[in-house]
Amino acid sequence: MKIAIIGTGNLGSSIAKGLIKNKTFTSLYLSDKNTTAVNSFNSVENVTITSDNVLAVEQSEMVIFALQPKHINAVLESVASKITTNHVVISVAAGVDIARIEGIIGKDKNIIRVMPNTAISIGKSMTCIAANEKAQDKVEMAQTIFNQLGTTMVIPEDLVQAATVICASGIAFWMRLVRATTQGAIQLGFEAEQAHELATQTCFGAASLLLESGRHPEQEIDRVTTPSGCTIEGLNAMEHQGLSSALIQGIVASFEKINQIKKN
Ligand SMILES: NC(=O)C1=CN([C@@H]2O[C@H](COP(=O)(O)OP(=O)(O)OC[C@H]3O[C@@H](n4cnc5c(N)ncnc54)[C@H](O)[C@@H]3O)[C@@H](O)[C@H]2O)C=CC1
Ligand SMILES: O=C(O)[C@@H]1CCC=N1
Repeated sequence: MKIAIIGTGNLGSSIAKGLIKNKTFTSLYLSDKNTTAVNSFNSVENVTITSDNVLAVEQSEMVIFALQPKHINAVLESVASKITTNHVVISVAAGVDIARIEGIIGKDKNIIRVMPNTAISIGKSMTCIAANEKAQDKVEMAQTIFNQLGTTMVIPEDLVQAATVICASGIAFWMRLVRATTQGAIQLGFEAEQAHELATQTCFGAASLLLESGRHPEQEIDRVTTPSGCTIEGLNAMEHQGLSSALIQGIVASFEKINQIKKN
């Protein structure tokens, strides 16, 4: 598949890294007005770095728009005449719905909203996918590509905003939890590097337990909490401080913000 990415900042360059790692393309055009983040891919076979968005569209079958919501309209307008009914247009822009994209390039185009996260650079993204009517038969193709870069879930478009918060912003939420655990470990006497490794590996172990056992988190918690032990003491102290409540409120605040972005 001939792929182009327009906008190679944090997310676009992460997608590029994942595609290159998996050799998931026959040709890859990386287009940005500032190509700094991807210049190092210049020597990779079949990869072209450019600032010419039109060329990138013309040379590809699938075009991934990884632009900020405030830039996507202008860029789509500038390449709209080059987008054919054979192209698969993918947008990862948070808060930008399919109707807005159809309004610029036309309802007769294949448009897929994809919401990955930055773990796509290491093939571990949780990626949600929703397509317009025209692109229903292209969803499997999108899934095939993004399954090589992690795990995918096809969802109705009205859940994409929620998926953005849980999966895309979610990376930052989990990082903050790991960071806080590290700070706790340092306070208990570990060197910073050791504390970081302990927190990260334990987080990895917890996620792996859930994925591999299929059990509910509370079942795993029950297996750790010795009666009158230190785990339940810690858990209850965290809950008295509102741990679960803080997380849920943060998720809802993030969701409200993304719905504001959608209106702008
Ligand atoms: N960073 C993340 O973890 C995630 C971001 N998103 C969404 O992905 C989109 C991109 O986010 P980031 O990569 O974080 O932003 P970013 O600001 O790092 O990257 C955007 C890129 O677009 C480029 N750009 C701007 N105008 C352009 C033009 N006319 N032609 C070509 N390139 C142009 C910029 O130079 C920049 O490199 C946003 O809509 C964001 O909501 C979605 C999921 C996760
Ligand atoms: O913070 C943001 O608005 C974007 C969308 C999800 C991740 N980054």
